[in-house]
Amino acid sequence: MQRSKILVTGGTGQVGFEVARALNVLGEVVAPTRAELDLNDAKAVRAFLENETPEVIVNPAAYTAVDKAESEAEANWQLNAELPKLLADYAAIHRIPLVHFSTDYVYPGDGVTAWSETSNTNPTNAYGCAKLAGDQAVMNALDGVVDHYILRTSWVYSARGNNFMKTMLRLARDKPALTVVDDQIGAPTSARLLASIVLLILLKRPESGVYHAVPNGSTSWKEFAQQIFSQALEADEKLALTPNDVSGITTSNYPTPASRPLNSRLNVTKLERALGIILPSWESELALTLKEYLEN
Ligand SMILES: NC(=O)C1=CN([C@@H]2O[C@H](COP(=O)(O)OP(=O)(O)OC[C@H]3O[C@@H](n4cnc5c(N)ncnc54)[C@H](OP(=O)(O)O)[C@@H]3O)[C@@H](O)[C@H]2O)C=CC1
Ligand SMILES: Cc1cn([C@H]2C[C@H](O)[C@@H](COP(=O)(O)OP(=O)(O)O[C@H]3O[C@@H](C)C(=O)[C@@H](O)[C@H]3O)O2)c(=O)[nH]c1=O
Ligand SMILES: [Mg+2]
Repeated sequence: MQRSKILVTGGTGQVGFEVARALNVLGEVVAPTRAELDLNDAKAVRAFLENETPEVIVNPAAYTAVDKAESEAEANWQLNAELPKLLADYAAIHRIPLVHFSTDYVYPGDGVTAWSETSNTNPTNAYGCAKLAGDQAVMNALDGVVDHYILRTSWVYSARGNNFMKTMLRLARDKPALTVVDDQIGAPTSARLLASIVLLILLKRPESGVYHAVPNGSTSWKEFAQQIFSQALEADEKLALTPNDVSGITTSNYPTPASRPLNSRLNVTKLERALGIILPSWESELALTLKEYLEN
């Protein structure tokens, strides 16, 4: 395979950082920072594309502040709905593949069975609504035209950026006890796993469409916090609490501007079959990311 020029948006984000470094084996990665390219500026994005002429686009950039998205309607819509449409339109004209990222928050969150890629969507918050519009724009522009992959993931964390793992460790350094929501169920997903998945997809080029991209297993935010603390303590981290000091609360007792789905379980059979792999457990991925974070 020839080396191609790959545009990675949001290269300073959790997923963008890992994707940019993983895709270096496939070609020249171009990953502009916010200072180099404001993704809110559609004209600037079009000019950048015409100038750089990428041969592959990967789009992990997004507006990910779920609560702020309720009031910051314009920025949420621009990044999560308009930008994917603009990139997909470019990909259609130039017949280049596009990998886009989406979220568990496009699903309504009721019931207890895992969502499949064909489940009905029905987002419960502004972030989820805009992300769904982005997914639909990508499908509308690229279905039957060129390879495109919409990776729906959940609860992303990494050694860098803002995420639940780092927040919990920060709180645990001086708080003797914590309360964490225990009625939202999903799969914590490491950014490094997503980077491996993107690499495999670009190499294997399975059928285009929506794929769930999360590790195996599921948990609550409370149990995720407890697992973070038990693994950190095992690695000799000094914490002011133990996993037993984390108590569960319901979502209704943790009021936030955006409503969040209770059931975020995503079935991963489609991705595993398409790539011929068995995805790792969320606990084993946490161990790898935690090690990287604690060593730095
Ligand atoms: N985080 C999560 O828990 C989940 C994320 N996802 C999806 O996965 C994908 C990756 O998420 P994640 O890596 O966590 O996101 P981050 O919030 O870590 O990164 C977002 C990236 O987008 C960039 N960006 C945002 N607005 C602009 C702008 N106006 N101009 C230029 N750059 C901009 C940010 O730049 P800067 O660093 O300058 O802010 C950053 O590089 C997204 O599509 C998200 O919707 C899905 C499920 C869960
Ligand atoms: C900090 C904290 C959070 N929580 C709860 C709030 C929330 O329900 C849950 C997770 O908090 P966060 O702020 O990380 O949640 P949030 O930023 O909404 O996470 C979501 O981000 C977007 C981008 C996605 O696409 C989703 O998959 C999901 O990862 O934990 C507690 O119960 N106690 C705490 O001390
Ligand atoms: Mg968040």
